[in-house]
Amino acid sequence: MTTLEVRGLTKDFSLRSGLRQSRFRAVDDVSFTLTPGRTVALVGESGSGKSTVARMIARLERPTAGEIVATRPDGTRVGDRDYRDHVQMVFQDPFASLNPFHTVEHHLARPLKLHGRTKGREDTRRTVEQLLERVNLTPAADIARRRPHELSGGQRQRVAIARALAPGARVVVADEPVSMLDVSIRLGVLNLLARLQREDDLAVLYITHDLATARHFSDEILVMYRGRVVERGPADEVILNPRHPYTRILAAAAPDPEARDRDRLREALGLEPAGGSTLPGDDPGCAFRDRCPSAMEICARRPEDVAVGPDHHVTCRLYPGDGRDARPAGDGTTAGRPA
Ligand SMILES: Nc1ncnc2c1ncn2[C@@H]1O[C@H](COP(=O)(O)OP(=O)(O)OP(=O)(O)O)[C@@H](O)[C@H]1O
Repeated sequence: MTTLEVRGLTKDFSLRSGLRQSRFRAVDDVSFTLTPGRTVALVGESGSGKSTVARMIARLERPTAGEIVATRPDGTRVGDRDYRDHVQMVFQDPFASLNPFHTVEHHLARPLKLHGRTKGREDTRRTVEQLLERVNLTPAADIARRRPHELSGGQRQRVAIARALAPGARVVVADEPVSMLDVSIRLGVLNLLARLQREDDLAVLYITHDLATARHFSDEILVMYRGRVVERGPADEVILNPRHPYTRILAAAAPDPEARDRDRLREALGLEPAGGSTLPGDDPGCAFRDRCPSAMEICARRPEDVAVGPDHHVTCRLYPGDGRDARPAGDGTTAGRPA
């Protein structure tokens, strides 16, 4: 079992426009812990920095600051070599993540051999079939011979999940794992991930736009806005009793995750997809204040993390830190609150 701790994770990107070069902060001081058997959901609209967090955990991007530490139950740190076995990704687009020229068997056999998990051809073949059976792809021998284009989208994503398990994953980062799949099969794939998580005691980071599945499939939810975590807490608490004005608007737009609702959300917020702040460090204030129905002068100063309930934290000046709201309810801050 592996615990993954993310501490103060920060990512700046360089942007070039003509001769001018600027930097902007896509992820700003994000911290959380993934523990075996639990799911943390990272939610937020497009551009809030969720995938950049995932890519840093998968070591596809190097953090500008902060660290990512994987630890075994005995407290020893997982070294670089083992990290790649322990921490596996499931991406949004299963077609892009599978090679069209290779069979399913090839996709699964490769990590097994690479990580020394099987001995000889027969052992590899049997283990590939067992992996396919675990993700409900049967008859396994038949599926193993197929190429990605001979499978449906849902089947391809199941292959991608089996491939994540092949090296002996302990931590799975699932970045929008069902958003490209037909609505009718999404729950099946998410239920599969949940079962595998229970069976293997996996630590899971589930990245999604969809608050309904975030609530159903995760223990804790972190809400990101412009690179920062603005609210975090037990899944039910965050969705049923959202405290940050941004989470309230998200929750109000939530019932279905389709594009129509994203448009509604954009309309509600009056915004384009969020990006990070263009001048990291130069704008210390709350990133949401330009769009916040409850913005106050003090929001120009960076808000602190405040506890608003057991394990429920919010980064907002409306909350003075002693559990009382700074303003009475009904002043507009509850506008987006679900009934
Ligand atoms: N390599 C890069 N170079 C420059 N900017 C980048 C790079 N990768 C991401 N960004 C920017 O960083 C911000 C965060 O992007 P990210 O993909 O992490 O957001 P997201 O919340 O995952 O969005 P989505 O749900 O659309 O994937 C965006 O403004 C994006 O344009």
